[in-house]
Amino acid sequence: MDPNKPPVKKQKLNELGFIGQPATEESPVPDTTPRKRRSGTAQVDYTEPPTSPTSAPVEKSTDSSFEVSSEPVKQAGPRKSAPQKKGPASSAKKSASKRKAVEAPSPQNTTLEQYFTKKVDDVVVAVDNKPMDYEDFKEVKQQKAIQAEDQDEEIDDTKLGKVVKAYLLSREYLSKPAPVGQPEAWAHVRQALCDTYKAFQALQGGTYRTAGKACGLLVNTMVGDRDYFDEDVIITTCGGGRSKVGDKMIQNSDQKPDDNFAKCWMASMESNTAVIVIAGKLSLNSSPFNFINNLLGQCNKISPCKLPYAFNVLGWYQITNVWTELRNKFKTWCVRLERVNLEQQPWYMPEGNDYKPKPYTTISSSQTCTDVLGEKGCGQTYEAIFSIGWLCLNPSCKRFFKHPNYNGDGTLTYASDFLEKRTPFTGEDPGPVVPPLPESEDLIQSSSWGTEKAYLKGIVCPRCRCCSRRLEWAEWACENPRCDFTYRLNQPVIPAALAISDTTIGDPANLRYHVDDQVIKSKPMTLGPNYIYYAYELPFPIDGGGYGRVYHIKSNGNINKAADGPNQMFEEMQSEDFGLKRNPVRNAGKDIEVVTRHYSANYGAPYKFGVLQGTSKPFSEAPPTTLKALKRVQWMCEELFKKEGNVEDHKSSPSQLKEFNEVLNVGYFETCRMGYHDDGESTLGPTVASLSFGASATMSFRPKNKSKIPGCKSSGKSHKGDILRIILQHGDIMVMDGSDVQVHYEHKVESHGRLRYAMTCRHIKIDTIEYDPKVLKGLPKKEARAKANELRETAAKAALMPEGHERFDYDGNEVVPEPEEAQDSKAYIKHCLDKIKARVTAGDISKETAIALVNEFMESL
Ligand SMILES: O=C(O)CCC(=O)C(=O)O
Repeated sequence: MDPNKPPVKKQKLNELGFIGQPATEESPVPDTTPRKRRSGTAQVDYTEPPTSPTSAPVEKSTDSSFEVSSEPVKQAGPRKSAPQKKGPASSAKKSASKRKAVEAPSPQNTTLEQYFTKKVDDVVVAVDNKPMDYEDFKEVKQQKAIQAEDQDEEIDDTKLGKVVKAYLLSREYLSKPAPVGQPEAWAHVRQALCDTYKAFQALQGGTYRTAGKACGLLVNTMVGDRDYFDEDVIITTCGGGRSKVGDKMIQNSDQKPDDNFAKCWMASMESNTAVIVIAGKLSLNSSPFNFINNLLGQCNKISPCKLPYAFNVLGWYQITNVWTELRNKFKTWCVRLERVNLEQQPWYMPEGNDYKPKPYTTISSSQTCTDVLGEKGCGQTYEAIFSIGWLCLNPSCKRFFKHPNYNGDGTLTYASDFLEKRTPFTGEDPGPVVPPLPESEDLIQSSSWGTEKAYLKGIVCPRCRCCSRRLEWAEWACENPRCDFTYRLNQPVIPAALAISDTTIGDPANLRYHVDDQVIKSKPMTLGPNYIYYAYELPFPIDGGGYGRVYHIKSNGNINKAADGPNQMFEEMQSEDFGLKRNPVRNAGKDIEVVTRHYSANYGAPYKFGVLQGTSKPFSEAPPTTLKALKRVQWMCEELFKKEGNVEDHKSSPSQLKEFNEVLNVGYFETCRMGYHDDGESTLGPTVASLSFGASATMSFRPKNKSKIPGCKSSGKSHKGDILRIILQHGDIMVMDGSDVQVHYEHKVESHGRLRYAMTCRHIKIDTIEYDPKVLKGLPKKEARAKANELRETAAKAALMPEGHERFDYDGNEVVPEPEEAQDSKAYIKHCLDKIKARVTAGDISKETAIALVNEFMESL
């Protein structure tokens, strides 16, 4: 826990008291305390709360297009302001990569070519590290480009040549005027945008559609030749039918009349549904190749002004037209959008222009397709949308897109009437462009815990307007590297009994207890005075062999209730600061970065050193529950292996159960999960064991595709089905024993309630830990070896138990009166059966499914 930070006061709630509990003096106070500003970033004063309307000009740097702008943005209209609390800075820390600036190489003693090549290499490294300063890079690029132009050099297709070409191509974009204002919301990372905007949750593609309607549009860097974008109107394609050809997205197949994208746009138009529109520009955070390719692409050159960020929210638009035209000779669905609020000047109005709302117009240019020169017309009526004159837009009509002055080649422009028409918006008010921050009061009013799916959403930072994901368990932290805003809700401590009974059985299709015929399940066996367990022996390939087991050690009310037991630990850990975080799972540090759907924090010896570099903490900094869990799991596995022997022994290996020296704490909000993975890193011992808290979860095991497990065929294209699914309940321990389990199987965990934790213990073979090769790149061998030794020494120290750890020792001897336990289990069984019954009554599942569920549930007890 951060000693500088007072623990966030949490209200202890009893089961009934929680519901509708009124706010007390201690209750909801969001922490809007700015984090300490770091040196080396632009000195912008974030302490002034935003006050004036959105479009007011803000001071800009000379070339904002290449910078991560940090100006505080003025707000659109009055917003419900969250109560402010002055206090010490939050414990939330930005990742080291956020603080890294790019060191410029000196041009002295190098040729321009060498200097520039080095610069490109730096870009490659720097882009991965989220660079902040591109001034030098721009300068050199410019010099090189001028040189290339002056000497009429042929620009080759090397990396250097590409960058130069990119620069030349992007000059058109760079010469655009700056916008008069700043977006009300923006993002560096696409996932942050998707997490924040319900109406735009598409991690890929330009159109987001749900429930048969288009809800959001990203006008990205790859724009079509006939796309249009001014301060009120956007025209683009509906999506689909395009592929990347060279640097451009080109329509290269006919879209069908009943194209799904077009249907969604049509449905939104017919229902007057407003859509959120975002404009993307090339991103400095993208991979080096994307960076260059984006430059080589069109840099959103149709935008009326330079766009300040990778993703810029433009606001709400209505759909006025959906039609088919010929693009690149292919039938292409297109859409015209118009800003909903035409009264307000848009922030992306080019600087120096006066915004005057255009008058609403009625269309008089429509014509009906009639027979012409013996060619049969379709009788449909369409607006005249091209300057060339009226064209039939019915793709199945013989006269489709035919005009005496147009042969399908050459440019075709939209008619000025079509571009300038303005339409009153008659749909439902889509609400503010910036979704309001959730507030602690809302938690009380809705009896929420703050761990519901809704709280996994991102927020728009009220200081700098950066869309920020809920990356940290305890709070939101602005993802703008130059902003220190954090926001925390006053969440209640949820008693274990409530979290357990909150458990939902889940989707019967994939969350059921299941044991394949090839898995050998033991009868229930006892462990210590209080536990029972089951052993599941997994099948392995006949030729390669292998041996491994999964043990499920079941807790019960007696164990859970005992002093220092799972109930107490569960409640304690809600107030402990574990530093749980969602870490990148794909494209770390890039604008297409995606983070895990669960939160984790590592203690003891560092695990997954390459991935979670620098994020692991020593046991001396671990919260008490982590150490309690470690002792409990260690005791459990020792007892288990006394009875069973561990599987490496079965293979007559001399290895014994190794002391666990690492704990991965994992937190699950509602709908959180850990996808299929193995724990098969070479630095790991053969036994992995986890302790569960709170809501129940299904843990599923499936053979890896490459593994020839007898009786297991690939289901579908790429994956085999689950061979074993166990339901982990509060206090249960799961043990995977044998390295072959990790070689041939992968596992996943899906939580079924609003709040769950797991603590997974492993043995890290410290003498095998290596640095990520990237870190040691370029170092002389001796230095690299010294660094690796240093790393292992640090790891060994991190794995040392802190002084006084003995107080957390566990011996499995809890004593609690019998009748209570019986009552507890009865209540739990009744609760689960009631849930199944409720699902039948609600028509969610059939009676047959319910019977199957009940049988499986009873078997899982
Ligand atoms: O959440 C759990 O129960 C286990 C998590 C897990 O699979 C892991 O840490 O590898």
